Amino acid sequence: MTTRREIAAMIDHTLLKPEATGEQVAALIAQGVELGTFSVCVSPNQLPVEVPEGLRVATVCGFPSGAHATAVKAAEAADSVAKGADEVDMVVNLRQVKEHDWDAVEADVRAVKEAVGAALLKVIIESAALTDEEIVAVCQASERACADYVKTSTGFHPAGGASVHAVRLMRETVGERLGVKASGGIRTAQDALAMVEAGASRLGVSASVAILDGLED
Ligand SMILES: O=C[C@H](O)COP(=O)(O)O
Repeated sequence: MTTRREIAAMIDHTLLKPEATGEQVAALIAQGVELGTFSVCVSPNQLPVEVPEGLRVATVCGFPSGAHATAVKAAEAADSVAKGADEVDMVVNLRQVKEHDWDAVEADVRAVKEAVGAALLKVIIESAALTDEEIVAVCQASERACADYVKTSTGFHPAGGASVHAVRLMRETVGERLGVKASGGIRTAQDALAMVEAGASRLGVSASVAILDGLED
């Protein structure tokens, strides 16, 4: 039985709408504290943010397309860490993934890993746009590049967000060596529990209130 508190402690409470204001981010932080989420996840243009002790700050990089030059991603990630980000969620280069250029995928991730230093790096693979073989190979390339997590989705891709199938496959691929973050389209307690059951160790959600309202301690 997974409790409300346990799910809350797995949540990156997320606001990545480009039009989000500083006031909305401040409200997100207050809500994250109240709900007991692991972190808040905001766009790089919101950094730095003031958070109370215990609430971590996550941001995104090369978001949402991943189609940025590696040097641009690395510079963006380093800037975010300098502005207080504890965790960086980068989008993989989907051209390289679709061309099955796994050495290039690895190099892109490795450059950002080096840029974030001691901060934690999650690699968004946009699983809904990939075949199973591509999901496995991009997870393996991310592991070779020393990423800390693989993550399903940006939540902005027309192909869709997280699925139980993708999360299970990602967990099977990385074992317990890396974390698995499910994100994109997780709206209810049932959705969240299904992702955890499939192997997710972190949840990226904007619907944290609705999800946690559906759970009991
Ligand atoms: O990384 C997190 C996603 O952008 C959140 O997506 P969501 O709004 O579908 O929960």
